[in-house]
Amino acid sequence: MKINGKATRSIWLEPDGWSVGILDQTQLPHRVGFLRLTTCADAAHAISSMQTRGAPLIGAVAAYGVALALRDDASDENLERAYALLLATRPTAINLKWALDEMMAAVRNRPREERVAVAYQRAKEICDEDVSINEAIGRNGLTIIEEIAARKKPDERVNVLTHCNAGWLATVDWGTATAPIYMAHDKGIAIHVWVDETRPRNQGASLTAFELGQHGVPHTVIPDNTGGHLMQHGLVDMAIVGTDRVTAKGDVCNKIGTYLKALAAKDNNVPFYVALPSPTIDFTVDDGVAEIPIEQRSAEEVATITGRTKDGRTETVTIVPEGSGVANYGFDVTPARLVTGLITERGIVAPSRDALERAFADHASRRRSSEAAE
Ligand SMILES: CSC[C@@H](O)[C@@H](O)C(=O)COP(=O)(O)O
Repeated sequence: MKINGKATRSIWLEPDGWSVGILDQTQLPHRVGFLRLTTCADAAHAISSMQTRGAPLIGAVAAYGVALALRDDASDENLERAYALLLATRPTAINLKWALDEMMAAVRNRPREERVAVAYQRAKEICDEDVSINEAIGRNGLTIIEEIAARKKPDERVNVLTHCNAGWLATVDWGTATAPIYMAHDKGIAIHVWVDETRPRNQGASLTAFELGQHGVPHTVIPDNTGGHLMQHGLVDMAIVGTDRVTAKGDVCNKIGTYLKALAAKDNNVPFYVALPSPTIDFTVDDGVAEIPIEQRSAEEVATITGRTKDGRTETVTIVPEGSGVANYGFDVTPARLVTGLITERGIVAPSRDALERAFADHASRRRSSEAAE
């Protein structure tokens, strides 16, 4: 998608042909900053510090992290070390493990002298596949928006609520939840997005609002606790969120607060859709609430807030009394029963074991047999 009118992906190979460029998302929306990753440790740090983030994108960065590690040392020992270092960066999004397993499968049985080239090739494919998957998600999700638009009066717009950032900044391009929105907007459908600010890190307010604004999509940032009120007043036609992991029976893990929006949507008969690429499905996990590891991040993210001062400086201030306890759960799980449909690259899939198995039988058997081999 575009930044200041220039087509940009969230990750790229630098002109030197080996180092990896990413946007420094901790500087958005006030500054468009770039980072050059030259080692596996750089990639791991970028993921754990959330300079780069979003389930598909951390998988892509980790894939290049393996390539960078092998460039330094293509031994089995270093490959294992890189895998372990990158896997430990963040626990919840399964795309990270998926991408690392893909890299392992690609290079493990290759001679050392071939490993670097093979790793760069597979990392590039993972990025390109992400883009084409998201385009397909966009096309499939667009049909839902078109159906809603067809029921609207000529002066009415389609109101979509989203949480966190499942936009192009969270993927290589297009985004998952945002792909149908961008396509609807590009087609001339009057669409407006309610953007949950998404405390504590404000991915909605700082990233989703930024990218929608850059693409000219009308949007309004709302405090996280506003969605229920909007739904009660008929101001939300549908919700679309992304996800970090979908279980075999269709439970959806996503940014903390997603569950509350799904509950409010159910109570108000607002369709609640989840957009995801197939690498986000974890067929080895069944009950999302019981089984998905939920990342807990630092208290500081909750106790402070960072923003731009009137004179253009970035400043972080404390908003919690000294001595108060703080909890920072990064994600929650929305049970399948609250989800209207899963927007995937293979169509709209019901959030159920049968439907997921039918749509992704190839993935299901592959994931289970690789898990059994471990
Ligand atoms: C297409 S991105 C899907 C999810 O990764 C996204 O909704 C989300 O929760 C991101 O969380 P983050 O903690 O910013 O990495």
